[in-house]
Amino acid sequence: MFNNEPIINIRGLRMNYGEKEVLKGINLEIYKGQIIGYIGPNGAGKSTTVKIILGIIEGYEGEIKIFGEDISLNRIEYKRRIGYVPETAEIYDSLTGYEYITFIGEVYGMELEIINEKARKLMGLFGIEEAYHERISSYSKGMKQKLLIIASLLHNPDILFLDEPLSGLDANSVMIFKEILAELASRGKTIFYSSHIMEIVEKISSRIILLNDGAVVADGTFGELKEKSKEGSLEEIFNQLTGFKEYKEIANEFVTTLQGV
Ligand SMILES: Nc1ncnc2c1ncn2[C@@H]1O[C@H](COP(=O)(O)OP(=O)(O)OP(=O)(O)O)[C@@H](O)[C@H]1O
Repeated sequence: MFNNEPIINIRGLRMNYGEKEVLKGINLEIYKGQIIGYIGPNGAGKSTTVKIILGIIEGYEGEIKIFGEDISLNRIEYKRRIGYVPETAEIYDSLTGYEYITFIGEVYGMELEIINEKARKLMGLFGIEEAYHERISSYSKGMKQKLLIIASLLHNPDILFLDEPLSGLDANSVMIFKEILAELASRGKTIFYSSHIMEIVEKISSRIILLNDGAVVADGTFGELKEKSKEGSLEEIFNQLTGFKEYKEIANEFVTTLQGV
């Protein structure tokens, strides 16, 4: 339905930190309306990829086009059409929800009145409206997460990057948020979803990209991955493709070490 030009096109992406090669030549074409489950072991290079796309990290090799334009040429405009939910936002603790939201909204060039109206309504829908003028330091973990989600979506971005977005959300809020993602995708928004919770990635993603040690080792729908690997769940596929089989031995040795045997 939406599949014509890729909305994100990554060619030969490489990134080194000193001697260490963190991304080893990534090629990806991502299309409008896709919900990408971007998964991989700790240290695989997921955050590095996302931060390069967002323009937070520089010094990469290769080409990245977003909305058809090379991001190294078009530094600011494309960012207005992107939303980002970072993994943590402790730095904003001293602001109130209102101050944080209006700050972000204004960065995206929105009018104060519209920011306020939308933010109040969205906070109401998430059940945290009464905390709008409270300091973020007084928010619970889930309330902070809801505020981050609202701030990332307020300017109605075309691409949304989410890093473990459900952390701290209660079961009811998770259901609402999953539905919001499906609704956004059906309206042509593209979602890049990084998480370690395989059950959820399996359910919400229209396409799963598995990164291992800086390279893409699987890319397809959950059905396609399942077919190829002959495994039942995404967790099992993940374990198989990232070469991890010793979990029982490691757990056993861990507990044995605790007991000083
Ligand atoms: N600023 C940095 N300086 C040096 N090395 C870094 C830096 N940032 C990340 N790395 C290294 O790059 C590799 C990839 O890290 P990255 O944060 O992209 O992994 P990730 O897949 O997001 O992991 P996680 O699932 O744990 O969040 C890791 O080996 C990490 O140590």
